[in-house]
Amino acid sequence: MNVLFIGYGRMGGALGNAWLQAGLVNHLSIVDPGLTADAEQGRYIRLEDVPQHRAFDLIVLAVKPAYATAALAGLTDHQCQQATVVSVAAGVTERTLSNAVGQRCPVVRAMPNTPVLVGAGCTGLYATEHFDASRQAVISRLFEAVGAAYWVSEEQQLDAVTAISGSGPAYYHLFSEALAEAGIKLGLDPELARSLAAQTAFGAATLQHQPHANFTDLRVAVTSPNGTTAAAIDVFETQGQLRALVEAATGAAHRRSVELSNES
Ligand SMILES: NC(=O)C1=CN([C@@H]2O[C@H](COP(=O)(O)OP(=O)(O)OC[C@H]3O[C@@H](n4cnc5c(N)ncnc54)[C@H](O)[C@@H]3O)[C@@H](O)[C@H]2O)C=CC1
Ligand SMILES: O=C(O)[C@@H]1CCC=N1
Repeated sequence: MNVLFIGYGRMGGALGNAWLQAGLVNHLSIVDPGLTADAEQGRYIRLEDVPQHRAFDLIVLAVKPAYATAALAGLTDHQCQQATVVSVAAGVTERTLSNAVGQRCPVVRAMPNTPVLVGAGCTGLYATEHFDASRQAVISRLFEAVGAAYWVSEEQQLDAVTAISGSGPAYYHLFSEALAEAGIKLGLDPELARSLAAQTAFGAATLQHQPHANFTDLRVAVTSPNGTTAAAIDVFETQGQLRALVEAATGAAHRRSVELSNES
């Protein structure tokens, strides 16, 4: 598969490197003004530098949302005639992106997350109902190579996917930061506190990932009546109103995603 990346930062780079390593992509071209030009390696600063008659099977748009439409504007007919465009830009709608490519090729929206870096990503995918089934299978295979992939039937659902799994790794990292800091305050060495937080997150996530895992049962299994966990959970639930806080935080992320869609 012949792939062009427009934007090769954290998300673009993670996807491109993973697909190359998995052998899913034979030839990668990259446009990114942040790179050093090396046309031999298929790396270009500007879209205008990419050979105009080269055809791509896949064009991945991985720039910040504000630059998304402008970044697609210079594609030639040859470059997009057989391509599927996959955009990971948060909140930039399928209609906006289709207009930006002059309706010359189909557009898929993807909302991955940073664990794609370690093959444990979670990606929400959306295409219109007219999208070709064989192309859909190809896109599924690409994102399943870097974790789990789920198609949503309504584009608006991607705003919720963004709020839960797109931004979600940052929530868990924030919790780990807080847990490690609390460990230090309780007298642990910083390195040990960090290791305890990371290994506990890994273990809890692995348990949650078991077939038929039930989050409530897993929590209850740790929580002895009147024990240490119960003391902590009481603070999270009663004093901290954790569930209301999570609802408010994800609501804010969701609203921001909707705002970006309206701005695009
Ligand atoms: N980082 C994350 O966790 C996630 C990010 N996304 C989306 O991925 C997109 C990229 O985000 P990151 O990779 O985190 O940002 P980033 O800043 O690491 O990468 C963006 C890249 O785009 C390049 N760029 C800027 N203008 C360009 C242009 N006109 N043509 C080509 N390249 C250009 C920049 O030099 C940079 O390397 C955003 O739209 C974001 O919404 C989606 C899901 C998760
Ligand atoms: O924060 C953001 O806007 C992007 C989208 C999801 C994760 N990072």
